[in-house]
Amino acid sequence: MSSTIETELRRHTGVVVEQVVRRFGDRVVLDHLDLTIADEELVILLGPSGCGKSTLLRLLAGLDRPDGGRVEVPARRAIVFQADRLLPWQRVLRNVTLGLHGPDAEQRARDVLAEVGLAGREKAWPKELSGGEAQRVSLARALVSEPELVLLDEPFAALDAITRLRMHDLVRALRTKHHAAMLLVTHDVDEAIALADRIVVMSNGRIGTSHEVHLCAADREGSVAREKLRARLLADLGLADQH
Ligand SMILES: Nc1ncnc2c1ncn2[C@@H]1O[C@H](COP(=O)(O)OP(=O)(O)OP(=O)(O)O)[C@@H](O)[C@H]1O
Repeated sequence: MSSTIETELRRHTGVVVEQVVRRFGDRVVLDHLDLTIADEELVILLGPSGCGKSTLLRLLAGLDRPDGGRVEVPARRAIVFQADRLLPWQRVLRNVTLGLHGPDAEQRARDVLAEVGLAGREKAWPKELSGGEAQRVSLARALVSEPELVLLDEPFAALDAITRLRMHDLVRALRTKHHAAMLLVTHDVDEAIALADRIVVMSNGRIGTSHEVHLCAADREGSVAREKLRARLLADLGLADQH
């Protein structure tokens, strides 16, 4: 097999969504939607409220089934929600080790908690954590099983702006370490530009447009290319006149 073909095959072993349909009653929420995500690619899903972003994520997580079409996902996957969903009666460490097996489970949980900046907080109760810390625990819980795909449904939407920026730095650092593909849903165009390899915009139940992001770290903060991309995304979202 030539290396080009091998590379192509590897690119498409991540996620394949083909002609997926999901209806609720008469309402067609996903209408023959296609999407592929390459291994280790970070794709941001943007779209107006109610367009079906969470519905798509739930299908990829295996929490729901399509009415038509095909969904192919890696076996090891994890999902992070907007609200942290930690078990309030379990300490931080136990929240991360839940569902893990093997003698090294606790050590792995400690290691991932250290990676998200929570070394020393293993014994804390969820109610003792700030919003940002609780989402760090959620990220640790998602990553501890070394998933090939991490699904994030508006994970930072409830956090203040500064904490959100810190979380972006954290996601960038975790990516280089964990090599998982990620699909992150957000309403926030700036969050999308800060993090994405590719930004896909949903409209009418499908992926309307797809933008590869080829900005270096400095250009993501402020550059002509960034502003052009931002304007295109706002136009895709039908928000061009408001900005
Ligand atoms: N289980 C369900 N039963 C009936 N309707 C549903 C169900 N789940 C989602 N819907 C409907 O499907 C549509 C898409 O919902 P979804 O939560 O996927 O949107 P979203 O893009 O994630 O929105 P938001 O950005 O506001 O979170 C909405 O109109 C919603 O009411």
